[in-house]
Amino acid sequence: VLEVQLTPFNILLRAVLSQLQEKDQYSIFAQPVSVKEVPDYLDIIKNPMDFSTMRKRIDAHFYRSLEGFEADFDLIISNCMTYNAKDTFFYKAAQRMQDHGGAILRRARREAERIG
Ligand SMILES: CC(=O)c1c[nH]c2ccccc12
Repeated sequence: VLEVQLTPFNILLRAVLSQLQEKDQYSIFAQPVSVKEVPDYLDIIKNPMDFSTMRKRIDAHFYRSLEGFEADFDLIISNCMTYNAKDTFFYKAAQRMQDHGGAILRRARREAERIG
């Protein structure tokens, strides 16, 4: 059985990830972009990232700080804005996610400071 230690930090990261995913109403960022559907994606995007990968990293205790978690979130946004043109549905969804995420992560940083 996957023994996932529920440290306060991991509980915080899981809560923040769920708050971010609530803002992804069409689940655009929920799974890796399919290279079957998008054959040239990995030619353009060298470091793919998505919320399911971030959840696996939380369970693997990969994140030692909120900065590492935020870096992967920023990667989701920047990849989307790199691959998709400005006037696309996906690009606009990334902009909205960036705005919503900013507020959620600012609150999380204060919480992380509080739990030390
Ligand atoms: C997040 C992202 O860029 C995408 C998510 N699903 C897609 C399908 C085709 C092209 C790009 C995407």
